[in-house]
Amino acid sequence: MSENAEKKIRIGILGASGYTGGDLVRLLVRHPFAEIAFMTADRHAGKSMDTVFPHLFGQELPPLISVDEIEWGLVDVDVVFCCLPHGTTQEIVRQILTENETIRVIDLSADFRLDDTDVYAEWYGHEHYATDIQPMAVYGLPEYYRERVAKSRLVANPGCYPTAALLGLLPLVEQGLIDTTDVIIDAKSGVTGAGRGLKENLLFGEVAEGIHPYSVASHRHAPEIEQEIAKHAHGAETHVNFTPHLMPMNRGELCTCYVRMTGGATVADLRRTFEARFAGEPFVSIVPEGVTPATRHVRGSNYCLVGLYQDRIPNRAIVVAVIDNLVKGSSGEAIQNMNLMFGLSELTGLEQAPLFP
Ligand SMILES: NC(=O)C1=CN([C@@H]2O[C@H](COP(=O)(O)OP(=O)(O)OC[C@H]3O[C@@H](n4cnc5c(N)ncnc54)[C@H](OP(=O)(O)O)[C@@H]3O)[C@@H](O)[C@H]2O)C=CC1
Ligand SMILES: CC(=O)N[C@@H](CCC(=O)OP(=O)(O)O)C(=O)O
Repeated sequence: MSENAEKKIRIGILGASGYTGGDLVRLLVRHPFAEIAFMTADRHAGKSMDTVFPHLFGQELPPLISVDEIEWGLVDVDVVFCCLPHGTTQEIVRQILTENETIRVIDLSADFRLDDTDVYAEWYGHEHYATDIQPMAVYGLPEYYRERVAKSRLVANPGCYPTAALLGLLPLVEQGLIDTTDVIIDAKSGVTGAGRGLKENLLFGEVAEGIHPYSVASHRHAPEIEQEIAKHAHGAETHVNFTPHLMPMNRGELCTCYVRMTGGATVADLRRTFEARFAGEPFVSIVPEGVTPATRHVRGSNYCLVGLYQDRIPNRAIVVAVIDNLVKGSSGEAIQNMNLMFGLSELTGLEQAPLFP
């Protein structure tokens, strides 16, 4: 452990009253080197955290304040987690990074994930409000960018679907084992993926006992996944077909990826590649042959499980990756990034086993 680990990391959380903010607090109160200095909310500003999230009873936590109360030049924190809706984060992050020379930011929203701000504008329906800051951002998928994350002042935490899909695909892409123009990602998420704000299509009566696809052929995680695949595809053309589905469950995310193997590769080659690539990874595991990963196998944990199968169609394979959207898909991955940025073991505060069944 480095010398940085000897003192507590002082933390601010923007958007602590949302689902990712709530899970971040749940995990940070057990993190041995974390100290939460302030937390913000919008509608819930002025309340105590155990009013908004009763499961956090008995914790010594600061009250929820409005982000407008914070003077960024004066505030004494080492890192700020931004758990705000996308589109609301860019200007706040610019303010933090320009008014304060030392604070580092981990943004859980999508605001800094796309390197090309024109692509951002195209998919998010408004201009990028901090194009000058964008080049500072490092895409926070620790398994691929840990050295850059460690040095960064601005980490763009990946989307939940991209985390699962990329961990299931990138080892194969970087070894040239699959055709990057022929990738189908059939994705499924629990409803917490959509945030805690009240939305008509998330009412119990409209989600329970059924499933439906949404944002068909138009979900904004498609360009995020393509951006990252392209970075590892050695110049090969890259297209993914990505269709998300809303599942009648609280947490969890499952990506079933259909791929075409190239150059005579077999599923045994794919398995060896995964095993070698993820051998030292604390949070990614390949399930044994014959086992299928399920969202229940990672619930509440920072783990990603990957399963690999030969399709009955020759040269085609199926890769299944599961995560908990609120942990490895957002708050846990954000803490993994914080650990890297402050010289701690990536596992610190994240070793809890999945809750099963
Ligand atoms: N949920 C998930 O699985 C994942 C979410 N993300 C991303 O993380 C971010 C947070 O998501 P999530 O926690 O689910 O969202 P929620 O809707 O649950 O929470 C949003 C938070 O932001 C606050 N807020 C809302 N609008 C404003 C505003 N205009 N100014 C200041 N504060 C505001 C809310 O306060 P209040 O409650 O008081 O209204 C709340 O604390 C989003 O960008 C999301 O896309 C990323 C990966 C996974
Ligand atoms: C079930 C559900 O609605 N999930 C969200 C994804 C959550 C997420 O990662 O979104 P960001 O990229 O905005 O951070 C969605 O599809 O919009």
